[in-house]
Amino acid sequence: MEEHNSKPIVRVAAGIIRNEFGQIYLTQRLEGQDFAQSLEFPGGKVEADETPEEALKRELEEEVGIVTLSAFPYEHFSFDYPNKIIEFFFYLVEEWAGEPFGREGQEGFWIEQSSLEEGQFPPANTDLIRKLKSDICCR
Ligand SMILES: Nc1nc2c([nH]c(=O)n2[C@H]2C[C@H](O)[C@@H](COP(=O)(O)OP(=O)(O)OP(=O)(O)O)O2)c(=O)[nH]1
Ligand SMILES: [Mg+2]
Repeated sequence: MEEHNSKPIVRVAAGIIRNEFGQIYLTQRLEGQDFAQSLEFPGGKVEADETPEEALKRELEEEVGIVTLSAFPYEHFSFDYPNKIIEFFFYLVEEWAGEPFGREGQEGFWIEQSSLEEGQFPPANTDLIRKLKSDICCR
């Protein structure tokens, strides 16, 4: 694993799954995970042998049971948490097969893009949520 000032650097790929009504599918992190109860964009760690896009597709199938049909890079940034640095790859996913659900027992919700609240997400998501709220997407 890559390190920076002795902190591990973790790569995470996650999907902004958006339907034709401008709603985004979010899940709630489970008890026992870091940031338990926070909302999150479904996704997870990029394995050593994967590209971020491959990880996205694998994670969306594992966590919310959908097959990703298109994914566009939306934001790429690093966030410095006390115990690790996370390099995030967020993708906009507007075409998929199946109906997303909390396949690992987590709650899932469709939330209007304009009603997202930064405070419900882990700290790394703040700027991303602001950008999404200010983006005109759906009429
Ligand atoms: N999926 C996701 N993770 C986020 C977001 N914001 C944020 O800070 N994170 C953090 C939480 C975790 O520390 C890390 C994601 O790792 P994860 O726990 O989902 O990893 P994973 O699905 O591969 O799970 P595991 O196999 O390690 O249990 O990124 C987000 O919007 N989506
Ligand atoms: Mg995950």
